[in-house]
Amino acid sequence: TTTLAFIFKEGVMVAADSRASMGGYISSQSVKKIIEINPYMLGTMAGGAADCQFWHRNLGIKCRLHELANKRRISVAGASKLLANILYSYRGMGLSVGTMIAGWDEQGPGLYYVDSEGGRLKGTRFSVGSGSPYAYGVLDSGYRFDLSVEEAAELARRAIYHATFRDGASGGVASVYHVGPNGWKKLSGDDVGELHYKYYPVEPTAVEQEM
Ligand SMILES: CC1=C(C(=O)N[C@H](C)C(=O)N[C@@H](Cc2c[nH]c3ccccc23)C(=O)N[C@@H](CC2CCCCC2)C(=O)[C@H](C)CO)Cc2ccccc21
Repeated sequence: TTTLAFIFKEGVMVAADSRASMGGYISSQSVKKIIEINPYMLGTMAGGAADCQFWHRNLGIKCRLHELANKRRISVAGASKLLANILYSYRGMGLSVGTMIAGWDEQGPGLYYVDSEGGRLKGTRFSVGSGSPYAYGVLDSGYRFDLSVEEAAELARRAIYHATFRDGASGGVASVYHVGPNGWKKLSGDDVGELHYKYYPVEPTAVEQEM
């Protein structure tokens, strides 16, 4: 898996691949790794599929209950704290969850990394999953705070693409979401095979050049 998210001038950009694996077997090329917690908050999933899916659903329920009890949406800090605390309470029992909570609240754009070791980090740029070293290479070299939405989306797309090119556990479709003051919006979903030919256009052969 390769997931990434970064804060920039226009909000938060969030992206992920869609491959699931069981050892060397590719069990799916079309799983959702970006979860819509509410219209202003997204969660990303890496690690054990069942653990990620169960605990993100649990988080969504807790966030909705918080809204009903407090008549206001939960903050990104609050949602990430709920998840970090419940994961910490299962520490050492074998959970495997590496996730980011990205959203927009009264503080503006927010981004937290949370994992099943109980870690919780506020930050402006993260990549999580087996393909993250490759994604960081592209992300760190291209990141600027004042990117436009289009430039930021293209940077996220390229980072996911290059990770799927090198990481056997990443692949399928590169999905890109943008979280702004009015909530999240899915910007694109491209098969990484098609992105390959976008980034490496096939040179016409000598014969074709003749034609
Ligand atoms: C095919 C499939 C699933 C599947 O392949 N499950 C296996 C057992 C699984 O958990 N795979 C993990 C890798 C893994 C296997 N055993 C583990 C034990 C501990 C930790 C990780 C693992 C995976 O693909 N993880 C993805 C993220 C997942 C994908 C599915 C949606 C939720 C996020 C990744 O992190 C990358 C592929 C790198 O592992 C789960 C699922 C849910 C809904 C629809 C399809 C599937």
